[in-house]
Amino acid sequence: MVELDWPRGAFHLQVDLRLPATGVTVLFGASGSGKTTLLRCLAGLERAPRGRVDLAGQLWQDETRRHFLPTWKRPVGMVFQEASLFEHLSVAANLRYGLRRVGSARAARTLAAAIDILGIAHLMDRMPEALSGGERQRTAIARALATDPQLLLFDEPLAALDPARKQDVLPWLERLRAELQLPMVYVTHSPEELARLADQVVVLGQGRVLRQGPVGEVLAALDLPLLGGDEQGVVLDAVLAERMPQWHLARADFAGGCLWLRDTERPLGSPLRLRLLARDLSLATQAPQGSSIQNQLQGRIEAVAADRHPAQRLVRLRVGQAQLLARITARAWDQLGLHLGQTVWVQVKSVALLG
Ligand SMILES: Nc1ncnc2c1ncn2[C@@H]1O[C@H](COP(=O)(O)OP(=O)(O)OP(=O)(O)O)[C@@H](O)[C@H]1O
Repeated sequence: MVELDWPRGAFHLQVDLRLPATGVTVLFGASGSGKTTLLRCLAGLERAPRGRVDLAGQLWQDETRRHFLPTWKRPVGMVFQEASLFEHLSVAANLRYGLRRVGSARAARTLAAAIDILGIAHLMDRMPEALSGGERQRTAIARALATDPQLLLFDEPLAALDPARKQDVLPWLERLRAELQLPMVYVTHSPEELARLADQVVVLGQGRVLRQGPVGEVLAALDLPLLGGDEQGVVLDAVLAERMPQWHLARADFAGGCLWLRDTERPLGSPLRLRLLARDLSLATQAPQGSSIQNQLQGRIEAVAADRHPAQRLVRLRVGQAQLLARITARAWDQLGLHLGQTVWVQVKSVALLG
């Protein structure tokens, strides 16, 4: 639980949040919206004059009782934009340094798992100057985990990397999310990192929480579009359920049905994250016949909104428990006589597998 009220000059941080105890919570918002300040308050690096922070019953801050646990006493790991490694120590020694701070057998196990998940075992003897930007960041994440934290905080960990290095590091972060049962709070303004890593999203604007919820729901909101233009769309968590080897296709089951996508040879049962862009979905009032599009779902029109261009509409559909977005022309909406509550066929032209 996080309640903070901090008028700080022209900026006023005012949040009241219940963060989930598992998964990745992405703090998203424009520059200056207060993401870093909130993260630093969680870490104990900043002290809001009115605030209460507790993690699963452990009270870290309660200003009504003048209680404030300093950073070094909070079981948090932090990863910043620049990996601040000790330059005179090898990777192994940097990691041992984190471990020495706590010295428990569990911390050693967490570190061993982190080295494996982050794929840095072969770098142990290297000095930081001999690491690429991505390798440095992976080492910094492992070092944060060596303190056996109960919460891992990331402040734009990929922002200082060039696009190619970012793509190198993202899969390791996805592995971390999938394999570590540790809550993480992740600050970014990158739509791609949001789509690939978030379980929950907290959208901040001018120090306040504008929206909070599961990533699928927040991305499907029409009144607060987070990803505009061609990036607008939703993500779905799915499971690889079947493959058709002769067609190199795999079936992903999600909470509203199934979608076929190109097979990437992952084992059956693997969790998948899919991205469906609004521009790749079209609607029909009858079951499409003779269409080359493989993925056709039935859904109900839940909401409609103006899009950036007056020729277009954004339509939100409910398919089982999932929500999808389709971008269609205003003319098509009119000609097909579409209306709220109507059941339609949704044709999905393309499904992207993230990660
Ligand atoms: N030490 C400080 N004293 C006073 N105001 C500050 C201080 N540090 C930050 N601020 C202000 O607090 C506001 C929120 O800053 P913060 O860095 O938390 O935003 P952010 O969402 O993380 O931005 P960005 O995405 O650009 O990093 C800004 O208006 C900033 O100018």
